Amino acid sequence: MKEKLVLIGNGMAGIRCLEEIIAIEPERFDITVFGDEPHVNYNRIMLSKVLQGNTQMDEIVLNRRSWYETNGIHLHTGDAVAAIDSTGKTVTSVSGKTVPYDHLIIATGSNPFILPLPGADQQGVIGFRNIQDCETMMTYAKKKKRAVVIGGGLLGLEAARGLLNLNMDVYVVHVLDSLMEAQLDAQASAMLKEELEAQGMTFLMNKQTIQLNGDGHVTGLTFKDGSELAADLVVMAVGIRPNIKLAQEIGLQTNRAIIVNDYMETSLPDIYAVGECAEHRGVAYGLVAPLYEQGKTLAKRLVSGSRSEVTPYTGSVVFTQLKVSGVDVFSAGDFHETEETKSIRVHDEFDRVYKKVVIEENRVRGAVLFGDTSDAPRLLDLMRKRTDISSLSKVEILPAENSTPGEHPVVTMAADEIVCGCNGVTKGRIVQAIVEENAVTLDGVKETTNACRSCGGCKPMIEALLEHTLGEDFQVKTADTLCNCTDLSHEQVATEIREKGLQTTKEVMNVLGWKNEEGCSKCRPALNYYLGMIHPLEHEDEPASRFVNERLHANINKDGTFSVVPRMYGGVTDVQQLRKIADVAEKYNVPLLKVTGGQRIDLFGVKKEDLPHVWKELDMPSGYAYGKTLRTVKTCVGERFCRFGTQDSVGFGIRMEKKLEGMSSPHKVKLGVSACPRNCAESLIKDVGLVGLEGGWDIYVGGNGGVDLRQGELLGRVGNDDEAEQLILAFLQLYRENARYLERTSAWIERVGLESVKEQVFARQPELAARLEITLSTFQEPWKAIVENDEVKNQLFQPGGVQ
Ligand SMILES: Cc1cc2nc3c(=O)[nH]c(=O)nc-3n(C[C@H](O)[C@H](O)[C@H](O)COP(=O)(O)OP(=O)(O)OC[C@H]3O[C@@H](n4cnc5c(N)ncnc54)[C@H](O)[C@@H]3O)c2cc1C
Ligand SMILES: NC(=O)c1ccc[n+]([C@@H]2O[C@H](COP(=O)([O-])OP(=O)(O)OC[C@H]3O[C@@H](n4cnc5c(N)ncnc54)[C@H](O)[C@@H]3O)[C@@H](O)[C@H]2O)c1
Ligand code: SF4
Ligand code: FES
Repeated sequence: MKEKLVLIGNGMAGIRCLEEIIAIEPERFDITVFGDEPHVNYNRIMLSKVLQGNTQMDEIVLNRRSWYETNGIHLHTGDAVAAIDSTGKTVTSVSGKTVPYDHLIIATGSNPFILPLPGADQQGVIGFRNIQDCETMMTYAKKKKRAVVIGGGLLGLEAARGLLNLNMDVYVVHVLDSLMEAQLDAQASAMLKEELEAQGMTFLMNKQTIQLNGDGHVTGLTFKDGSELAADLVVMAVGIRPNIKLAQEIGLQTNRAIIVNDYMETSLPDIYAVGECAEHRGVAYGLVAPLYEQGKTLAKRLVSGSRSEVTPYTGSVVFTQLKVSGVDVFSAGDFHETEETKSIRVHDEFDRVYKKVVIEENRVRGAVLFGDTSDAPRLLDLMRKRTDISSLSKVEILPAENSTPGEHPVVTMAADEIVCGCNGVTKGRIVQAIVEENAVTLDGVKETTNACRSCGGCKPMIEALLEHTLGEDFQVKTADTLCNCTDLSHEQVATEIREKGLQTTKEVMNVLGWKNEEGCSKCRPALNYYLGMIHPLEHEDEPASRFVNERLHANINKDGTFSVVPRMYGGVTDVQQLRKIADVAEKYNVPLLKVTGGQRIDLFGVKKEDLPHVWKELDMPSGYAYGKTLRTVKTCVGERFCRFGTQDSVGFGIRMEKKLEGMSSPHKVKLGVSACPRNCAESLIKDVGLVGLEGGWDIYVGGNGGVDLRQGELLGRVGNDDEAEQLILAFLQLYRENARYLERTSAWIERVGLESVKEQVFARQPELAARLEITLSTFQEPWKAIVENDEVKNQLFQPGGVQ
């Protein structure tokens, strides 16, 4: 009979340890896992990214239920272990299950530390540790305005960035005068603060909270200096406390956490601890890299049955990277300077780059990098190997050695250098997986080597290695998978739809073997788009596969009301339209009428049930301000009234808007038409931007004025409006056929390069334009159809109706 192994804690460290055990000897143990949370094992680290809106909740699952089943693991989720009987060798759960063990692993992680202040037990005061906390913040952001994060450490700043992305006003209260003081020196910390202030955070430094005000729900904070701050939500990110209650109850030796030796053995036989709840040589780690190293040692210890064959775990060099987009921060080891240390510093005030390497007895002891973290893997390698650097010239230590311009520094790294710090995966292992084990996509590398399965910070390096190793094959092969329901990439799915003549999302999922037969929020809209793009005449749009804004043909506002943006071709209106808008706004008590950046009038705050009436009475076409389609064509005044104008920008803008109206596309598309290089219509930050010249137009593509600001690049120069239209149609069709769903023109061109786009647009102009004409011929104004259809009206627009 198999020995019984019980794991308490279905989290990152415990499950990684099981993965290591299974990799060595899959059949060795009869395994049972208890998890307090109702979920399978997920990537806790990525909750920051989920909150920031860069990742979906269903993308952060690390082990699906099928993994537990395949490996014969008895999984009990949502059922915490309440007691351990170390004499009888059993554990008993809250729901009353008693399970015997031969070996017991405690991997209960930590709890967020909630400051024991008066008022801290009110609603609206939370930590940030699990899916539930993340969802709570997202819910608050929909109805509340001001968030206060207490704690300017890694977690607090990542939470603050997420709350900003959710459109809250964010205040960070920090007890010291320097952010992330455990990871950064004063200079880097000041630069970080400046950068985050520029992103929109407000900092209250040197502030000690003494009370949380409110009457059951938090309303604000009072500080020791007597000042106060209002708050709708308070997130405490002031550190963690290892979860050691069970261990203490059975008398295990504990300090801050459960004391373990170099084999992760606790003070009682057959009981082991791993992860944040374990304390090794006086250190309880709070980052995954050391926890995974511990998991590896424990796996070997358990499988081998004794210590003799196991290399002991002796501790880890820790490093951190802040996961806030637009800020590159890295810190490793001990960066404090003493009489025994000397430092190398680089501070480039122009590019806002700061680097400091602290050296002791010819060995790198710690490093802080801000603004450029490309040296991080090399510095970490020097630290991990304790390399004697006396033979290196000091200037060589900071800039990446031997790298040629345009080439990623990972290319020149040695094979034994670590690329993925979280998972301890070397460059050599990744290259081996790519070359010998057919791991030719990012997901493939993840699955084969574990690299990039945690914070994702090594993703650019792995992509660079894929590109370097695969050469010309890279483009096709490294395309990311569409979503977790399939192993196929966007490109592969589109090809299969074409080649197999697939017609509906259900059919695609069946024929291409979707893992989740219902699909997910990522693949359903993508498939609906690809099907419509490939079969423009045959495909019946599937509203259920669309995002709510697109289903309701209106933008949902923060407070649950909607905004209505009628189309005004080229930004031109007239007295009749203005009068109608004014009447409707008055009749339906529209609280805010606003001229948009795209030169339209937006009626904000319309109730869902009023939408059909508002649209009927406006009797204007939808401006599609919610859709993955043509949004606006912004025009300048042009030659008719402006003395600099060389072209009829208004006329051509209106012509293009009427032509492209309703065009489905991978993402929103905006045009700008300026009649001279003064560019009053901001043509260079549009997906397609025209700039008038004497006798023609310059056409720019791939501009973006949003978060990822990008200037458009010149696609070509044309002599008249007809030529301009043809070139634009060809460009947009190439984009529609080749970009991945939800990829803006800017990101697409950045990925494939302007030269390849130009080459294809000019070589295939007539056929591309003709295909787009077919798609455009199918357009139907959506609101007309809705207003005339009582069934749709009732189904979608009743108060609280189906969304
Ligand atoms: C938002 C966020 C971002 C982070 N970012 C990073 C990062 O970028 N890099 C990095 O290295 N680290 C990061 N971390 C830290 C990292 O997630 C943790 O170090 C890691 O998850 C710890 O793993 P663990 O298994 O020890 O604990 P956990 O992953 O917390 O797992 C412990 C599990 O045990 C369960 N449990 C507790 N008691 C019981 C019981 N009695 N019975 C059953 N189950 C129980 C808990 O519910 C939990 O699910 C981040 C953490 C957070 C919250
Ligand atoms: N990118 C990453 O690596 C990452 C991201 C998030 C979380 N984590 C991990 O999660 C854990 C929790 O993170 P954390 O940031 O909460 O812990 P932390 O201990 O790293 O930081 C807590 C911060 O709160 C401050 N603080 C303490 N008391 C305060 C008070 N009363 N008022 C205001 N500020 C106060 C501290 O000075 C410190 O800067 C850590 O182990 C961390 O390493 C890591
Ligand atoms: S872009 Fe040139 S033509 Fe158009 S309004 Fe501005 S100055 Fe006048
Ligand atoms: S460095 Fe964190 S996942 Fe690779």
